[in-house]
Amino acid sequence: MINEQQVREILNKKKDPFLHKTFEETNAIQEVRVKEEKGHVSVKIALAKTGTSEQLHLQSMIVNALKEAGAESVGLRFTELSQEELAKFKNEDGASDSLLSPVNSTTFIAIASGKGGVGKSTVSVNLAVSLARLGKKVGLIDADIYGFSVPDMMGITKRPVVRGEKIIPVERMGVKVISMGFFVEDNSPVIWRGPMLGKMLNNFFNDVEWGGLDYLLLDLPPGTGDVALDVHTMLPACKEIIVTTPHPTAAFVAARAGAMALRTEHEILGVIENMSYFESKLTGEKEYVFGQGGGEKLAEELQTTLLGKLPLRQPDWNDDDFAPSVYDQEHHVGKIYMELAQKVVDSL
Ligand SMILES: Nc1ncnc2c1ncn2[C@@H]1O[C@H](COP(=O)(O)OP(=O)(O)OP(=O)(O)O)[C@@H](O)[C@H]1O
Repeated sequence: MINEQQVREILNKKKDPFLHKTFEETNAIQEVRVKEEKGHVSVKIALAKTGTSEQLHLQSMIVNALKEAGAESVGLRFTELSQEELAKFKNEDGASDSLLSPVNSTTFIAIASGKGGVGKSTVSVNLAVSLARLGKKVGLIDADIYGFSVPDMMGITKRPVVRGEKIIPVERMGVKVISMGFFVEDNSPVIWRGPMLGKMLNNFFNDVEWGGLDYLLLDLPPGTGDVALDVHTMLPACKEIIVTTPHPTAAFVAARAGAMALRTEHEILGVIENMSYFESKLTGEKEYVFGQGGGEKLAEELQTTLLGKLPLRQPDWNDDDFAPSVYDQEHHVGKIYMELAQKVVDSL
């Protein structure tokens, strides 16, 4: 049977999803009671915010961890840290106005993939635009720092302006966008290396005037490299969507990105299968060009849902308002994106 000290050791390592600090640092554990004869553990924990989906997620993680360590049953109560306690942390990291501030209610969604070229950026852009079409306040960070493509995909020609100490993101199709592409001239290669990438990301969170956002989407670089890890560290409460094609190799590699999300306790909202099939405009017949089943298999493996399947089809291009990768709301694929966006909203 588990004892009080073991309970505290387990809890101390867990993190407040909004303060990004351990319970030990935030002094979150307000009460621990262990009834050894019944194997019952009851704890009271103070968080920066309660009543959130992050709290629910944390709740099941704590219950599982305590049961694994020997508790028969677990009673969990949550309360909120006082304003004075919260103020301490805000002052400490100077991030009170930033997206990383504990009082911020933005939902972060990272779009990840294992392999490059599966359509992760296309999905990020269209999901962001579709959420905006649903009336949500949406931001998009093109965190694919070396392989940025969002500005071109959305046909963005403007550049952000600096007001005081803040960068004002470019707004396009109802989405506030920031990309490394805005800060390099003439498509020249990016000079930031290793640890600078994390710094750059941090600037995107702290120095950009996002205003109130409902959702901030992050188009991650493919694979499980530095930036993906930085996002995991900076945004422990981040949700993830994994993009794959139906091809077994793509799905197999995507599983690694998913496994990383699970290990860092990011909640996976689901899998999107892109380039699922080609549908003939003449006969309506579907051809499964890259095979079948990759999305289902990946979702099963990651114990999540397959949010949807997108066919192979380019958007209709409009020369007057050129955004080569954005589907119109009435386009066949645009409608699928609207359904996906609604599913994302509902799942949160
Ligand atoms: N459903 C689709 N139908 C047709 N073309 C698509 C589809 N999805 C993506 N594409 C095209 O595939 C190419 C790769 O897409 P995209 O850049 O979104 O992939 P990515 O996974 O973000 O790539 P990278 O990892 O290299 O950044 C682009 O030219 C894009 O227009």
